[in-house]
Amino acid sequence: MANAKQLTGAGLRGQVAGKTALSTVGKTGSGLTYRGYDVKDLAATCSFEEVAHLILKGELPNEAELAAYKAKLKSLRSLPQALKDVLERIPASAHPMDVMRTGCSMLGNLETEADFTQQQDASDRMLAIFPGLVNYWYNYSHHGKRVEVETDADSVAEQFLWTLHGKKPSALHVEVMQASLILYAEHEFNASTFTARVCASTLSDMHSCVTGAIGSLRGPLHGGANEAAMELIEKMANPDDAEQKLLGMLERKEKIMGFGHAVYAESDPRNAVIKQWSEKLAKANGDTRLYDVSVRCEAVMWREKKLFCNADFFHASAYNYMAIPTKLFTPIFVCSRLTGWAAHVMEQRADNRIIRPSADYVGVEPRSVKPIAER
Ligand SMILES: CC(=O)SCCNC(=O)CCNC(=O)[C@H](O)C(C)(C)COP(=O)(O)OP(=O)(O)OC[C@H]1O[C@@H](n2cnc3c(N)ncnc32)[C@H](O)[C@@H]1OP(=O)(O)O
Ligand SMILES: O=C([O-])CC(=O)C(=O)O
Repeated sequence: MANAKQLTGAGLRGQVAGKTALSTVGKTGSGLTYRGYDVKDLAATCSFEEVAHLILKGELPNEAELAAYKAKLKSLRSLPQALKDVLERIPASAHPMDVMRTGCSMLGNLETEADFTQQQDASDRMLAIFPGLVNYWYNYSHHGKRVEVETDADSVAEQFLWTLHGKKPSALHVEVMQASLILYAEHEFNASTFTARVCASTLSDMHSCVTGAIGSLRGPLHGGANEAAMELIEKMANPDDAEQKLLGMLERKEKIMGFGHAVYAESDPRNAVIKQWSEKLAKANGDTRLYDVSVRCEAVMWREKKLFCNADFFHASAYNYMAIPTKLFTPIFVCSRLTGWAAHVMEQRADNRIIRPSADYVGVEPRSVKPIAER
């Protein structure tokens, strides 16, 4: 049954706020599609670059197009010295999402999108530079190391892990990252994408749209949930402990991050994919605690509340198994969702009207201003 919030349309839930040809979310018979392709098929078959090409340029590339696109992205990885200088001044205590927000904004100062003919190049540059950007800051601020960002990595997925750990990652880890980046790439009018579109509707520049979107993604109700889920599961010693802790949280009416969704009613199609990868990593690591704990959380939440894991929940254990520090989880989401944001900005620009809804006024009735001495 619909609850009060749903009935009053709070949070614009269920309201159509525009058109898109980029994806469908929760449409009957198809969980999540990007330009007509099921995300599960894309995650099983493609590399992230193929999916980025699909989202940003409209079609999956052929071999020659993919090679050219990957070569272009590889050539765009260097960090301008002025950007490195800024990154080196951000303290280790900063949250990497704030670093990404600042880094994106600084890039917009250095390589301003002069007009909309540059929108594809601006997007490609961000796609290429973001993994190195956040990991340059991370390694410098935490380990005093200026990491080399112009690596031989063959993909965005490999580039992220390589610039984080300073060495070529394993084939399994690259495969998981490819799938993860594909799952996170696009999701219709979610909060961060809508932020980007509102910004685009004023005819603002690409970097401003993406900077705003990063700020929206940061919150724990959206992209930040993967980090919050990790903070939860790492406290759970084993499945029984997990069950006990969860029941206590539900009793206290606490929110369990990584569960529930604003659109999907019964399951998030991305969960099954990342859950499988998490299990594979657990077995490869010879330590299944986080996976086992997560599986019990999933069962308890469904049994008690009919709430299901969203894309974020099993990402927590999967990323942890790849030795990714928890606070870098949401920045990976940025490295991927950039494709969706940029494509939505382009779509908004192609058929634009400024987004400016109305509000129901619930404040005081009109009144007169008293001179300050009489207040
Ligand atoms: C990639 C992504 O961004 S996916 C989303 C990531 N975010 C999270 O995982 C945060 C946890 N989840 C949530 O906060 C919510 O489920 C959201 C933000 C995703 C969706 O919010 P809404 O659409 O407003 O939720 P919805 O209206 O379906 O909630 C219905 C009820 O279930 C409860 N509920 C929803 N999710 C949860 C949860 N994770 N834990 C506990 N209770 C929950 C709500 O409190 C609400 O209860 P109420 O009617 O007593 O107020
Ligand atoms: O669609 C949403 O509200 C949140 C989400 O799952 C996403 O952005 O991937």
